[in-house]
Amino acid sequence: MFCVDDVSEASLVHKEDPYAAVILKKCRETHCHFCFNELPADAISCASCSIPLYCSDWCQIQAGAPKFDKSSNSFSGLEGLADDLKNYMSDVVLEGAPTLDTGHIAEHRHECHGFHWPLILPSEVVLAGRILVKVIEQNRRASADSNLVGFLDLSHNYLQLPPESKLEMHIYSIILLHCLQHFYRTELPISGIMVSKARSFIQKFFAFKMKKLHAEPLFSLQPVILLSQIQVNSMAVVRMQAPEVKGPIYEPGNALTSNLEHVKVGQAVYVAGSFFNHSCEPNIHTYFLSRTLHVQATKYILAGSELELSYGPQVGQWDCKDRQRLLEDRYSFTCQCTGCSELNVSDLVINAYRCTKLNCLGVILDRTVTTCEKQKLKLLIDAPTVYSKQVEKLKDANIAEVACHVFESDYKLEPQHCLVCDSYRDLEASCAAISQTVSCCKSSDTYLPNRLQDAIASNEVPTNILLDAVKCTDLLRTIFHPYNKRIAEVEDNLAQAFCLVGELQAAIDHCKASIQILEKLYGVNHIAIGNELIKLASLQILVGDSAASGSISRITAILSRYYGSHADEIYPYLRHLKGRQDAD
Ligand SMILES: C[S@@+](CC[C@H](N)C(=O)[O-])C[C@H]1O[C@@H](n2cnc3c(N)ncnc32)[C@H](O)[C@@H]1O
Repeated sequence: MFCVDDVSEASLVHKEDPYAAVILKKCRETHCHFCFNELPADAISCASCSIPLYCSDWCQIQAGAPKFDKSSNSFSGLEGLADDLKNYMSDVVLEGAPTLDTGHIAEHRHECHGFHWPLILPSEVVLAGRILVKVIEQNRRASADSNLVGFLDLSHNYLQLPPESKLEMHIYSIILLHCLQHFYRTELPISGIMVSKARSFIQKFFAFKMKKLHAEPLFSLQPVILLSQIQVNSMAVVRMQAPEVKGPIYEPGNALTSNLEHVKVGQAVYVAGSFFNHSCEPNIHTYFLSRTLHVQATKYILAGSELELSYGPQVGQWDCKDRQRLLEDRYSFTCQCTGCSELNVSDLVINAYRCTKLNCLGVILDRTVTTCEKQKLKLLIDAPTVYSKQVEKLKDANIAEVACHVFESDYKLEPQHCLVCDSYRDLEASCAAISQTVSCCKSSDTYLPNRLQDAIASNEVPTNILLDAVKCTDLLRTIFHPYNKRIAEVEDNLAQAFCLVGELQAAIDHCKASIQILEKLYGVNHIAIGNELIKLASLQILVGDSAASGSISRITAILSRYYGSHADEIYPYLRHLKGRQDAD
């Protein structure tokens, strides 16, 4: 996906409803099966089979579980709605109605009166069923002279999949076809040939003990390809889960210091959304309102540039090798984004060790990180013009501060040696010291960071655990590089712990220490920084620190870059913070 014109930062570049979507198993009792919003106390179920739950009549009807009385040709329970909406619903529900060509095909109808599909089958299989049904229904309604709708033209990773996954997909395809027989026997016949091919695939699978099936040709079973298309292209529909704000945030006990979490509620396929490639340094960001995908530019993007979102991992979150492993395992591709092919400060420092020389900020890397970063250097050296541009960029980015050797003429990048002054660090001894440090404790055998987290979760932090954690952090600082992510994590935990014991100034200091590291890893305007600033602003409000106002302004700017005008809706905290800022 490339942009035709320049795109300004914080603008909405794409909005789309799913081609098909399904609620996740764990949310079946708590979220609407159509829009994925939380269910109200008076949730309604399908009037026919009582299985799916909906938040409103509208969602019930959209999903294909209408309260519709054919004898009277009318809806019941929709008295409050405008006539045009009722008419629209009739059109959607009545077979052959003209508005059906809007693309809306009820997704529950073929599942109704059967088993509880989203409970029993994996989400991808339910999605595959809904997509197959949609294509079939669209073709049933297409007039004789119009073109029939084809299956989705999306990329897939079937050939790269391990034999175990292929086998699973074949088995699920057969199950799915059987499940759909009741409604679509003609369009989805299960022929003898198909079954015998499936059987032979399974026999070969066991005969070769899973070794030789990589080259196995595909047999013509559309659902198998569809399942691998879903694996590569479907998106998790997520909701921000923020701990409840119990009272005024400027009262002790209501500080917003816990982490915000993204909770997956559904899985969906967006046809246009599927054409965005991944980057570990994305320039667009996705969020969901109900089940509608929103794509927002987080940077100024020049005409002709690619719009890239993150499929999960990002620079600042994990180092390059961990990001690449996840993308390879989950999506079967080797990432070629700028984050994975060009040197960046974050990947050098995120897991780095401290130089043994006093006041040297140089990084010391282990062998695995060194290998990955050398790969990037090789790519650059093979392209000299790119390399010289990169060197300039790296100097601008102050990479010299932590690793000036990487762009010296001999491209020196040695594990266990400082990339600024070449001092040596014995990493085996360092790792042993870290293990000893984090497990050291007088009263318990439990790993110290886990004990601190457990204490925070139970809202009670004993003094001995807090003191141990402070000592542990000081020791870690002597071993890890000052920008290492683990330091940021322990500082963040300490901020939460000090807040719980009422030592708010100490909490602020640790919160700031964590943010300073995260800014090095993600960049100052990343959403991860916005989330941390919420904690800081909340603490600053509690102690009456006037710096809170500046923090809230930064939060507002970052959140509007990522969520535009929907920031207030997605972040309920923001209203409380802005309200407090206005009051000051
Ligand atoms: C959701 S699709 C994206 C659209 C796809 N490029 C297309 O033309 O249909 C995901 C697939 O695109 C490719 N892809 C996306 N991002 C990539 C990246 N950063 N590096 C390499 N391949 C990528 C991979 O083949 C991946 O399986």
